[in-house]
Amino acid sequence: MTTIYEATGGMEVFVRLAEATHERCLADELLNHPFSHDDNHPEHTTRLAAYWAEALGGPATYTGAMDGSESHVQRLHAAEGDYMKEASPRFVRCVVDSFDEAGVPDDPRLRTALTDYVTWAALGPFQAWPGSADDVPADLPMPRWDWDGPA
Ligand code: HEM
Repeated sequence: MTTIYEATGGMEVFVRLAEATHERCLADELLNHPFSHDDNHPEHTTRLAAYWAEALGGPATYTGAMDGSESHVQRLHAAEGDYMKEASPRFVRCVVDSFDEAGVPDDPRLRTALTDYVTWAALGPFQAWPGSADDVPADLPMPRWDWDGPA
């Protein structure tokens, strides 16, 4: 069966989606701050694209060649107190509003699956460690998402 990754159009569409999302986050007064740190990774958008691609049935580039891991990602988003609760729905809006610009096919089933995945991640795992990055367990598996939800 076609994966969500393939239906979206592969890595180049995920890179465009990450870039367009990033621009919208920078333009949002609440989201601007964390995305403007000088020490943020220079390859942020390609790493975000690779993470989404892998979670949605694409190649294991993020955890492979890029040496990323779910625990690393969650540590980056931990220790934000209540900030992530307020910021997460706005982040989801930035992603969804970027679909057209990124060239995500205008297929309701696909767009619903992508929206459901990002919403689930932003409102669940990405707010799970508000206190300290030390609370994030090592070796967390990357959550995968399929047409029917969590895989
Ligand atoms: C309120 C919502 C969010 C905020 C404010 C936020 C903020 C950030 C920031 C500032 C970075 C850059 C950190 C750095 O380069 O040092 C980052 C990286 C990243 N974020 Fe988020 N994020 C949010 C939600 C999400 C969600 C929902 C996902 C996935 C579904 C996600 C996946 C990632 C990934 C994969 C990276 C790159 C990790 C790496 O460089 O290896 N983020 N995020």
